[in-house]
Amino acid sequence: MSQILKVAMPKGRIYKKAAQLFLQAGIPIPTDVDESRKLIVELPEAKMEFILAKPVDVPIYVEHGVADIGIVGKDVLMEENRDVYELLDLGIARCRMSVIALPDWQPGIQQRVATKYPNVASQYFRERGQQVEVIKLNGSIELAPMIGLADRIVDMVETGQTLRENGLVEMEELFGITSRLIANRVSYRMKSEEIQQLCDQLQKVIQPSVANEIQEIQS
Ligand SMILES: Nc1ncnc2c1ncn2[C@@H]1O[C@H](COP(=O)(O)OP(=O)(O)OP(=O)(O)O)[C@@H](O)[C@H]1O
Ligand SMILES: O=P(O)(O)OC[C@H]1O[C@H](OP(=O)(O)OP(=O)(O)O)[C@H](O)[C@@H]1O
Repeated sequence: MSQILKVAMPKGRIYKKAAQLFLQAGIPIPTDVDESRKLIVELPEAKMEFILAKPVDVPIYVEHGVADIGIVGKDVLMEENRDVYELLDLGIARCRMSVIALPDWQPGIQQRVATKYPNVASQYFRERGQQVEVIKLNGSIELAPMIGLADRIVDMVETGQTLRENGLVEMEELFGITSRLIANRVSYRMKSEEIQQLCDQLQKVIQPSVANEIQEIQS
């Protein structure tokens, strides 16, 4: 008999796109959870339970095994470096992580970089031998160079609208971002049938342009 799969779903901008993918895969998850305050959605007929979490917390629930699988942006995975398996590139919520500055930015001696991603940013500048002070912010990162808090920022770019409207320029792309399906290491073995079945269902509806199966899982 198949077991219940617990899925950590990110609230916010990924939710609707992810729910759409599940729907296309034949899993009748509601798409309008934003309108409710319910945090756990049970789907007994699909043998699934959805935990609605803050996006940055999804890998924490999965690492601790209170969720078997989860959906999370590659940006969060890179920053948090949690002990989870990355199973599929879902190809949704596509954007990129970039270094951004005012157009007249010049390399100086004491450089400050503001970001929501201090680990990603520190590693990037360390690898390039650039000494910078990293300042962690939690949102509206583009404000930092505009008001003199930082010289540059490391942040996400999707359409480029935020940069254009605030007179900033993208200097270098660090990596591309899409949402990923992740799994708890123990669940991956104990619920292998259920997880494999879900992966198969999702793979059928993922845009074919996405190089999907991630081949990093070691036995
Ligand atoms: N502009 C964007 N375009 C596409 N995807 C984005 C964009 N910004 C973020 N994302 C992706 O969506 C994920 C969740 O972003 P979202 O803004 O919903 O959560 P958040 O940053 O934790 O916000 P909040 O703190 O308001 O909950 C990010 O981790 C990233 O993978
Ligand atoms: O290229 P664009 O399409 O303009 O998208 C990029 C913006 O989207 C994200 O911000 P978010 O909407 O999450 O708001 P935040 O400032 O609260 O992080 C990101 O941090 C950029 O500011």
